[in-house]
Amino acid sequence: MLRIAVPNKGTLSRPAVDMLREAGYSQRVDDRDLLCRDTDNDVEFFYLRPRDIATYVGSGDLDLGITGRDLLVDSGSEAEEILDLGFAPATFRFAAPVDSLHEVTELAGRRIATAYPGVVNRHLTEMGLSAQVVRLDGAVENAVRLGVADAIADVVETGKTLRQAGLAPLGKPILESTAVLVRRIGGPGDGPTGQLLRRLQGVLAARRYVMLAYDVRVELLEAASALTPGIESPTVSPLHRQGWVAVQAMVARTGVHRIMDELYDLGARAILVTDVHACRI
Ligand SMILES: Nc1ncnc2c1ncn2[C@@H]1O[C@H](COP(=O)(O)OP(=O)(O)OP(=O)(O)O)[C@@H](O)[C@H]1O
Ligand SMILES: O=P(O)(O)OC[C@H]1O[C@H](OP(=O)(O)OP(=O)(O)O)[C@H](O)[C@@H]1O
Ligand SMILES: [Mg+2]
Repeated sequence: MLRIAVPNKGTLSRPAVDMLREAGYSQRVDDRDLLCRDTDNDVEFFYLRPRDIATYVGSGDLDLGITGRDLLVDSGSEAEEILDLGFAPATFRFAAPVDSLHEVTELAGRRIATAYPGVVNRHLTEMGLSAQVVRLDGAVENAVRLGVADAIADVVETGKTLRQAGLAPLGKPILESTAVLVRRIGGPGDGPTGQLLRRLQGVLAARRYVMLAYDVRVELLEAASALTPGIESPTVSPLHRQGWVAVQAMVARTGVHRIMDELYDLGARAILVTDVHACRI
């Protein structure tokens, strides 16, 4: 039975559970449940603190896990990312009081507060900078005004928390994070893991694409296909009406209205868009 770690709370929890449900797995119904066995799919889900997930997977005690890329890096465990799940996007970056520090190199010898010491120490080493990392649990934006640190390194989503604390980003982002699926380094990618991967990839594709269908005159088929090449190739079926064909192709959800306008201008008619609920590409 495949054993999978799922965030039990925080930013990653709800979208991770939603994605697993969309992929056809049973999920816990009560937030207090820390285990859910899906016997139909031969999978067990363990609900864990997102910060601990890479540790369980890296040690081989669990087969796979959903966590944040920044949390994976911070853990320093023997786990690797095998699929970008796209949700919970954020950057991880240094910040300092507005008009205090202007270059990342000015962090040398300073105190940097963070809840992600693994990410920060690794980055400082890569840059050849030596600074004192002050490890805090959260609300690190307060550390500077309370005198505990000169700068911080933290997750930035909208940037509102930084601004409200009188801080400004310093230098380029240290990393771009999203939710990721992880396995033990070099672990299997086929068998039950492969099946779970294909299901999650199916959810990502179903969210990203819509199915576009339209009718077009045969002599315009090449021009219309160029607008809707599909993933492999568009499906073309004869229509009862002479000289016309029906075309079906997957297209990216973003930009579908522009393509519909262009198809209409070309002469296509009966242009329909439908959602994809599940797929294996
Ligand atoms: N606005 C955000 N705040 C915090 N984490 C975020 C945000 N947006 C995305 N994330 C990502 O969520 C993960 C952190 O989740 P985690 O549950 O540890 O913290 P949290 O959502 O802030 O919850 P808590 O602070 O209650 O522990 C990281 O991968 C982080 O990049
Ligand atoms: O850029 P923003 O949209 O403002 O979001 C980023 C903020 O959100 C998180 O804090 P959270 O509310 O989780 O509190 P915490 O620091 O106690 O974890 C994170 O640690 C930042 O402080
Ligand atoms: Mg938080």
